Amino acid sequence: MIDPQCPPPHPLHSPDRREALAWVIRDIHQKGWATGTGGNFSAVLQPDPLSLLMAPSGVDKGLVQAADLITVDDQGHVTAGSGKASAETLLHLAIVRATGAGAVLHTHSVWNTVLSQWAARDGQVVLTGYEMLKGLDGITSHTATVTIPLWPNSQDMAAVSAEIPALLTLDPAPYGLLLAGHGLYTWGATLFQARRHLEILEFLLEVQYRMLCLP
Ligand SMILES: CSCCC(=O)C(=O)COP(=O)(O)O
Ligand SMILES: [Zn+2]
Repeated sequence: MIDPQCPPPHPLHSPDRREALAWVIRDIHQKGWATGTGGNFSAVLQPDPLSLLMAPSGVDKGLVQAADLITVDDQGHVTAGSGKASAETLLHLAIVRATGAGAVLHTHSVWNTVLSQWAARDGQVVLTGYEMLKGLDGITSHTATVTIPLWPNSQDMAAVSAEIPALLTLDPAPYGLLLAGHGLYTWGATLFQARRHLEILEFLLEVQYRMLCLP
């Protein structure tokens, strides 16, 4: 029975990492950023040897429950749970290794897809002048300039995961990475932080797109 004086914590704050990650995945799907099985999401289970908790490949991200999550090792092989590991697991591992992130979130929103294709010629998206930038860890002014590097999409994720660490270790360190015509990767020290970065970047990418449409 639930004690009304002491309700259970929201899943995002649950000590059970499976419950927290599954809720985040469903919430992202509900926002329309991971439709049609798009997107993949991970949280670090242990740093050394590295292992990740992830949704299995090809599932409807709006239906993912805690028990559906798989664990993968530092080579991207499934070590527990049923289902296949995402081909993009290698990118998650590369991002965690390069940034020290505790969680990595990858979305296919309309806005990030359009802008990633549009900005492919520049190799980056530059965000500045927005108060919402302050939602990114360490940013204290709307005058900050945040650059999201962009990399060509590929079906060879082993090659991409070998190439992107050079972009992730730039100074200042980026908060996200776009794959052209594909989607956004973002991350954070914790799942809570990664989700905050995702919400801020998705908001800013939509704003940037709408600004481009103004006469
Ligand atoms: C229609 S989604 C195409 C694959 C993809 O880019 C993605 O993010 C989802 O792949 P997964 O295998 O992790 O479900
Ligand atoms: Zn994807």
